[in-house]
Amino acid sequence: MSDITTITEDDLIDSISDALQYISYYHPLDYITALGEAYEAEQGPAAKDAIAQILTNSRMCAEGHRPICQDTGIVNVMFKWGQNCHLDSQRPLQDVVDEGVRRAYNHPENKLRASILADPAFTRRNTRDNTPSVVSVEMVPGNTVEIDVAAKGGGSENKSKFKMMNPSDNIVEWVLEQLPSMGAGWCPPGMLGIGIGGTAEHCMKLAKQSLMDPIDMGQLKARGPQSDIEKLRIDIFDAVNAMGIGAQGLGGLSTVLDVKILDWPCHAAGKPVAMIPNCAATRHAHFTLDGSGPSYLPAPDLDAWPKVNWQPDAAAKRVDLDHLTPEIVNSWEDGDRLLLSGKMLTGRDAAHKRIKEMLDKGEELPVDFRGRAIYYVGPVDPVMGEVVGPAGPTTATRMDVFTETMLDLGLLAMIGKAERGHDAVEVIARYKVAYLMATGGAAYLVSRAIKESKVVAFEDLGMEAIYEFTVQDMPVTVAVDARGNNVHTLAPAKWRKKIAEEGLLEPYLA
Ligand SMILES: O=C(O)C[C@H](O)C(=O)O
Repeated sequence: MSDITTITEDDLIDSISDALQYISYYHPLDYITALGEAYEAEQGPAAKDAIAQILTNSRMCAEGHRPICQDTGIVNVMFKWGQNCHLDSQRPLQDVVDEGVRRAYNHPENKLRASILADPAFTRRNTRDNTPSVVSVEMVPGNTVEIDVAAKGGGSENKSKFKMMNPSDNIVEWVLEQLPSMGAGWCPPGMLGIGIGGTAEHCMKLAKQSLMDPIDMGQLKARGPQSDIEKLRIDIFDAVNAMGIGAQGLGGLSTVLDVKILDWPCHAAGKPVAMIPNCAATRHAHFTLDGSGPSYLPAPDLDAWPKVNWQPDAAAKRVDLDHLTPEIVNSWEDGDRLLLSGKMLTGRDAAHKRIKEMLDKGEELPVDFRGRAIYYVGPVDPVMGEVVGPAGPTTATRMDVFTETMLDLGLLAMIGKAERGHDAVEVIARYKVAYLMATGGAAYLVSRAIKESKVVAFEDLGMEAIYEFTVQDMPVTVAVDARGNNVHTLAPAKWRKKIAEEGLLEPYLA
């Protein structure tokens, strides 16, 4: 039995906890390099500004050891467990992994956001420590345990797709059909992970697993495809970028930085295909345990970060939220850059649901929304003297069903990320209010604009409580103006046409 490797419980817990802390503030270098190249190549001004914010935020997080995004994800741990390895523990593997998650998310110097809700169909109670994680194990020959740890953001996971295709169906066509319905809530530019084959559940796993591979589309294009799968990756990559969606859906050249594919044999009757996007926060790490102790990932060289230092647009309009009027809101035009100062309320999914339920029961609301702006956000808790932790926007589209109810309460502006649905845009125009967009994936940068923060209602909802933030020069873009002009439909259409007519992607993709 001398060739059995013993993995101690402590080694596994420490390694998982270390990896989760690490990926909360260090982007993978392959992503940062690819995003830096996308920044250089980008011609869409709004998309370029968004990429600059993401890159600047990334460096700030790497230096400050605070999360890249307020959504610090749901933890996925994927084991390739060597068959000669023994876990020295009396607890189930799930419990051991979850102990690592608990420690990482409650780290006193870099507390991460607890986003996991138990009883998802009914009471949706926050478990407060981000457990449980999603664990998968594959037994393989060998004396080591290979571990992929990922913390997957909710916005990108929400846009996952699956189809049991007929054997003759075209995969590229299916991907292109899905992209418009995915909008910008998955925070492009990111990656698409695609699984082909297996069974329904295995196909989804392949898609998720494929996202663990480093970005290498540049190298692949340079050497040319050597298999059908590599050719398919390139075909999908080119076709998706030609859609002009761009960073944050603002119209531009970079929607995806890579497309990954894993396949598995499948039944003759079908062709399962799954697609899972990875957002701009793209948190994942890989390490190996060989019984010699825990794995601690080495800090990356910060000189590898592109030298991009985002600054607010000098032409941005300054807005005093404490004296906001319908006339001021009406004067904004789609695409305007604003710097917001003054007091704003926050609220996201759970708060909106509760407000609606209270109104339906005729109960008095704890907050007066008249003349106010609401920011769709669930911030990270502050540490070490911070006012608030990273606090970037959540996907506004999920709040569409509550928009008319909220506007009836007298709101003048909403701030979030990604597009609003057709009906919500119609309501925004009817009430002559505005939807403003902050950059998803720039949460630490955005939080620097927040000077005071206090919970004003629904404290039991944790990060989903209603806060009042006092902000100074918070950067946003007018995404839907009071006339219903919508950046998220106008800009990608314009860039799709430009890309096709002017061959804009050819030099970049060659
Ligand atoms: O939960 C969040 O804060 C954001 C979410 O990941 C989203 O992208 O909508």
